[in-house]
Amino acid sequence: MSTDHAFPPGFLWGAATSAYQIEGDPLADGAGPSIWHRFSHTPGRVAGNATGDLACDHYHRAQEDVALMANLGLNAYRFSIAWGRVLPDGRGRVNQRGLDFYQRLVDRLLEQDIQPMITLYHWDLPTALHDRGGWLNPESPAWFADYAQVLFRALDDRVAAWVTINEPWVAAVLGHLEGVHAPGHADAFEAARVTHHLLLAHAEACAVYRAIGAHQIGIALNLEPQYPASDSAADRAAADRRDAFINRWLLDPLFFGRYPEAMPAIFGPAWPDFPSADLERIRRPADFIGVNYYSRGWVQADPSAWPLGATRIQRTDAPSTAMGWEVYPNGLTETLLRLKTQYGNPPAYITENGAAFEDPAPVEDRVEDAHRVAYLRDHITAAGAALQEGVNLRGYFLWSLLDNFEWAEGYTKRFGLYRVDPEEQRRIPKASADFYRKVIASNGVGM
Ligand SMILES: CO[C@H](O)c1c[n+]2c([nH]1)[C@H](O)[C@@H](O)[C@H](O)[C@H]2CO
Repeated sequence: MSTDHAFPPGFLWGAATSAYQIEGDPLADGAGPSIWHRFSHTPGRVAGNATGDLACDHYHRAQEDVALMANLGLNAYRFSIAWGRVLPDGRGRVNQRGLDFYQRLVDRLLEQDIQPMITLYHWDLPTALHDRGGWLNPESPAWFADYAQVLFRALDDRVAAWVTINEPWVAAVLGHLEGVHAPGHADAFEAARVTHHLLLAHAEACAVYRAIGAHQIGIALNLEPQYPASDSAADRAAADRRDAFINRWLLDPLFFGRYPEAMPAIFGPAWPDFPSADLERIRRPADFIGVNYYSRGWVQADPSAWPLGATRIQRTDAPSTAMGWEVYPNGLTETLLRLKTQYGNPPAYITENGAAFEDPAPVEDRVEDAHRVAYLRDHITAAGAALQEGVNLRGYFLWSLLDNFEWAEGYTKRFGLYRVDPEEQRRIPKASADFYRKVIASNGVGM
């Protein structure tokens, strides 16, 4: 097998970001606050009590950042829209100045032949809707569909692909079960219903798009292959449960119109009896699947670990990133192949892949991030290997363009191709930016 993974002509080479993580100035020009604005301003919730008030100041530096993207040679850029900038109350009144920011951004990208891929929801629900029950409210799918329609009508003439929701699993589990993300709830009876409403919201937005849209729409899932820490029956069963909990909980309803049988056992009484009509509506309304891949799970049975009776353990004999995630490129190939062999080989994009490392300090305005270069080389090679096995892969979006607000970790974890320190707001290139520029120019990873 050739080691120089040339990718097909027209393959998308992008970078990915999200609104709350890079824009800053979240209440500018009439915008309404989000649950992440409220959460990050709650002392003790985010490392260093950091907030997205400044972040990468992208709201005021978008033109400079689009120039960086053009200099990299990106042919695509994935970003999210802050719901509260467009609909400050979450519903009804459109804030034209907020919408204008995104109109200008899209036009600037197109001027540089960079295709926009827009994520409608990357976790920043308007507080006005959260205060009406948020994603627990059965009306939330309709709220989302109305918001999506405003954006489709305003931008679909210039947008190649839409992602409805980024990682419903993270929004539901970290935000409503573990309480470590906004809105900070830790309630076993919330996660299953929030996930269900997020999937219904995805389906309702797709239905609206079918009526008025002209391009592609999909969803982005965090997919993490699970491996047993030993060959014991207990560890193998634990890995299967964690696979259902992280991967199949979302994949199966989207592709098969049913939740995995393991879910009621995992959640017990916290698992509602969802109407089959809902599941039919959720099934197969999208044009592509977005894969956010970072690492794999190395799983050990642990009866004390609710709700799975399984824990992801840190391997001491394998390299890991600053997030404590094992570096395992083969997991990307295996995840993509699974979509081919088990889910009908749908059109797919790698909508996120990247790594945080303890980058060295800049020297003469450059950061030598050799670890990140190696991570990206190995994972882009792994993506190429999946393509050679016939996976229907259409593009790769690197997480992330800029060091940014890493949710509960604040600014302590750096994923960017460009170093950004909020107090300075310079974009300092890293060696990984030069590496990615070469990958794009050669449409593949030369060994
Ligand atoms: C297990 O990682 C998840 O798939 C994941 C990792 N990440 C994400 N999801 C989010 O989509 C981004 O907003 C994060 O900044 C990024 C880096 O942490």
